[in-house]
Amino acid sequence: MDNKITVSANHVTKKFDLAERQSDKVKVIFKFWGRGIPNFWAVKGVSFTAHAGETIGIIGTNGSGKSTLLEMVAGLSQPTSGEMTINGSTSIIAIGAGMRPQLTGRANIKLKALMQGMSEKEIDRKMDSIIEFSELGDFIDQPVKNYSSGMKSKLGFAISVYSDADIIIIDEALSVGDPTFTEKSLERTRRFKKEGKTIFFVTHSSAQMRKMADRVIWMHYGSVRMDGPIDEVLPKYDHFLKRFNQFSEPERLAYQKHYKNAQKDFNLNRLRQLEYNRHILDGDDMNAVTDKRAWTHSFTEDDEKMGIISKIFLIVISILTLITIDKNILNMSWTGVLNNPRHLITNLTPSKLSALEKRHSNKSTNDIVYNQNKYKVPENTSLYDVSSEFNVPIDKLMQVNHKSTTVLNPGDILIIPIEGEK
Ligand SMILES: Nc1ncnc2c1ncn2[C@@H]1O[C@H](COP(=O)(O)OP(=O)(O)OP(=O)(O)O)[C@@H](O)[C@H]1O
Repeated sequence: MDNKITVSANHVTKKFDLAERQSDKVKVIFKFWGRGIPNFWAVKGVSFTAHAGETIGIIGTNGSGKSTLLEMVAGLSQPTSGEMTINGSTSIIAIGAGMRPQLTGRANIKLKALMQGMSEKEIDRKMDSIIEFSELGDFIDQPVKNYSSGMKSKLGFAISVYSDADIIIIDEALSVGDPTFTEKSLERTRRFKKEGKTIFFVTHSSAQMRKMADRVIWMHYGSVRMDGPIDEVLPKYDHFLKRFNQFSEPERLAYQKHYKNAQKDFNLNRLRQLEYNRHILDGDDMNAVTDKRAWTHSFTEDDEKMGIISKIFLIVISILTLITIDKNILNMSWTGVLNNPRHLITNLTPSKLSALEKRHSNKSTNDIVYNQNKYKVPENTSLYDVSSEFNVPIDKLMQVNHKSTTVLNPGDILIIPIEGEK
């Protein structure tokens, strides 16, 4: 192992928004309205460094954040806060990662190799060796959607073997193959290590972990519980698993609930305080932190680092885009938009859009003859809601009710034109 640092993670976090409804997802984009939507911190301030020639095993129970962390190492997703510095090219092997199910194995090899920066010529030169390594034979010309998970893993591994990346991430890809292929892949991985590549290795098999890793990071509900030599960490983890597996079902559920709730309640101020206390306990002089701005920045969400001017600019552009869509696609009037801005978002829910689209594509308003029905407007209902509910075009509703806006008052009586005989 040489001393070159290939990956450096500094207080890295990853937050997921648990928005369920489409309108909530849009709100999340605009922080001001999205505040009530629950968050889940899958990674809660992870720091480590990895060196060239090092094989690091990542262990932890299901949902502890291993894949989320490694996706950030691979550059497939960005941290919410903190810094992930990658020194070199990366290749991730996870079952089906980055593969297009509709394409054949051969086309996927080409696609992934191109994405990893190989030239067409290089791919043509390596294609036969990759196929041979994958052991997929004639299946290489079948769509990947027809592959078993073991076959997908073989294909992913074969592509990575020839990609020559500096940092290789193997996320449970060797748990599903047959033993001979697994042994061949482990052997190849050991060779990568000798060549000075950094390898991150996730497996639930302690035997594989012992064979491969020199160091282990134990992830526990989003945090690093231990990081050290395999002989120190693995026995502690095995002990934990033994205890955990002896829990009764209610005990296990209560344990998981406790930690999952902590992941929901987590926030960056708390992380900053924890890190501050840890430094003080370590005897560090925090007054000596010269770059206080950088320290604060590492506990600030990336999108909050954006200046206020940029934020206002982004919001104005987004609102103008929504207004343009509403005016042009949904034929809302300016007064309609200004009187009820809520519709900027709620009108764009898929059900409303598809109802409108269907109506636009099927018939022109003038082809239909209507009977009339009366309808008492409940609370929080707009003309758009009535339009969707009764499947009557907005402009027809406006026309028969002599309305110039989409805003309705609760208790109003509306005339609903119901499609009738011609
Ligand atoms: N897009 C997402 N939205 C919301 N929550 C997510 C999302 N992706 C992952 N999570 C949650 O983050 C947590 C960590 O997931 P992750 O897949 O990283 O765990 P893991 O340790 O790799 O688990 P496993 O061993 O089962 O593969 C889980 O609780 C998961 O439900």
